Amino acid sequence: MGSVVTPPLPNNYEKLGAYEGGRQIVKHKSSDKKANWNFLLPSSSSTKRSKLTLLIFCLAITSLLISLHALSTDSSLYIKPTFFLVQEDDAPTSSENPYIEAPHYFSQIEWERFSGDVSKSSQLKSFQEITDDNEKMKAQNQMGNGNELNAAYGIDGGTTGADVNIEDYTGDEDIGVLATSGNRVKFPKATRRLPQALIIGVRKGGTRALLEMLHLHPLIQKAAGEAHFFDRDENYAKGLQWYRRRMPPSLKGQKAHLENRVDEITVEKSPSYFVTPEVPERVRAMNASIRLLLIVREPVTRAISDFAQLRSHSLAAKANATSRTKLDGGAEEDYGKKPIILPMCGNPTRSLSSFESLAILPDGRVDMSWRPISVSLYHRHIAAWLEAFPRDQILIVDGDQLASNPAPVLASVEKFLKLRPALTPTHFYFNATKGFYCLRSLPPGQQVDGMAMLPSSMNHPSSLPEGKCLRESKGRRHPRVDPSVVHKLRRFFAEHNRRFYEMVGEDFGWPEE
Ligand SMILES: Nc1ncnc2c1ncn2[C@@H]1O[C@H](COP(=O)(O)OS(=O)(=O)O)[C@@H](OP(=O)(O)O)[C@H]1O
Repeated sequence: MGSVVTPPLPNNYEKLGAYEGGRQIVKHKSSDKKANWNFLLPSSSSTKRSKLTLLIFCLAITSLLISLHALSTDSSLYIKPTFFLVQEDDAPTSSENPYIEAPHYFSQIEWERFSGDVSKSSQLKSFQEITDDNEKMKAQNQMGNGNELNAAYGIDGGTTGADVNIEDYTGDEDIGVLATSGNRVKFPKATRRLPQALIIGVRKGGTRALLEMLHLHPLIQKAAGEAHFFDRDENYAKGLQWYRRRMPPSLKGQKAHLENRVDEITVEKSPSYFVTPEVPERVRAMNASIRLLLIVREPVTRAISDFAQLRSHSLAAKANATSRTKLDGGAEEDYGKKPIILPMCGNPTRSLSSFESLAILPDGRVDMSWRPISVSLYHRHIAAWLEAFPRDQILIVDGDQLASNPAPVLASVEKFLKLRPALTPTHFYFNATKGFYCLRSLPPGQQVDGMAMLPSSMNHPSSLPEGKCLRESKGRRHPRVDPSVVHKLRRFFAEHNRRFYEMVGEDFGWPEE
């Protein structure tokens, strides 16, 4: 093994700092331009040295040819950045991010975007808070100037690696591995932005599945939880700044693809937006060109699903009152902030436990005021949205199709959001125990425009990365409902559904019997 020889610096460069292993950071004297001065030359004999020089030259030519080939065949890979430096006032609090406390500038890590097999705790060890005051100042200045930030501040000095600008990165190595093996990985600035797309509902339509599946797209960022900004007056009164702070950091103008500059899209979902009359105008006031996603499901099944959730929450609330146990973790939302009790619609004699007795009034009519029924009257709710927004700004997603075959549905969502196609059938697999499709986050290097590039060793599904199913509250067991009541409801909804089809110009083919 030859030892490391660092040649003298050219006159127009000065040394900024040295790293072990022959890696130096230098600065051009007359500009702010910085560079690596990275020489690894064997010192034993000049013959060896010239052979090595020749080898390096050949390698350089080969890699140049490979890069040119990659460019010409458009096979560039890219990675969605998973680290963000966030400003102090945007830094995650410990409750928002259970892994880190962030009083200062921080390389925030979106753990779930890492490719699967590296444990969260081991990643945490590799990326630390910026503690050095000068480094903090540098980050602050860069941020103030709107420059790209170097998220590698938290990564302890590269000893063997190189500077990798993540925007131009075309390798297939996991970012975490890349960074921990001594490279300084640069990330562009990320900021919290108001959503450019909303999933407005419908409750129990498959809103969570839609958001999670969409989030597998490298350019989608999702808000955690449901913000309920537009439908709850107390939140709306807090203003857009409050709402923005609930959004994840996202990248704008990122060079996500070699030719295209594409912004990340932030998506928020709160299913009660669809049925709250004030919401369409409020959304329009924020952004009149926002993209809206409404996921609908066969209305009778949706009503039964709604009932199953209310009943589950009601039982959990009762158990909570007696044993102080926690509520069913699946509660994404109930109707407003009212206490969770099964709605009885003014008639205390009606049984709390049966869907049939709540959906059908004693005189045999369908109870249109019962929330599980009234929410399924889609034409009533869509009217206000169509008044506030042009039809082509609203994509109506078929929730039943999303459940039975997600990939084509997501392809239409990508098109609607003007995203290049990235989600493929390989991202989803049917889990027979769950009875639904679950999600597989492909390692970044295996994602390419329009297709999943899996090494041949990974072609068999069992060797694909492990996936993740939605939690238990998604895909609950429904109560058995008297078939005559189901038929009655289907006949009742037929006319309402037809009105909905007419208004949106699409026929969902829901059964009328
Ligand atoms: N892949 C996958 N996994 C699990 N569940 C799936 C999936 N795709 C669609 N669905 C359906 O989503 C229904 C829950 O809808 P929401 O997420 O909109 O519910 S909520 O309003 O946010 O509570 C949920 O309703 P229930 O089956 O009645 O529980 C599911 O039918």
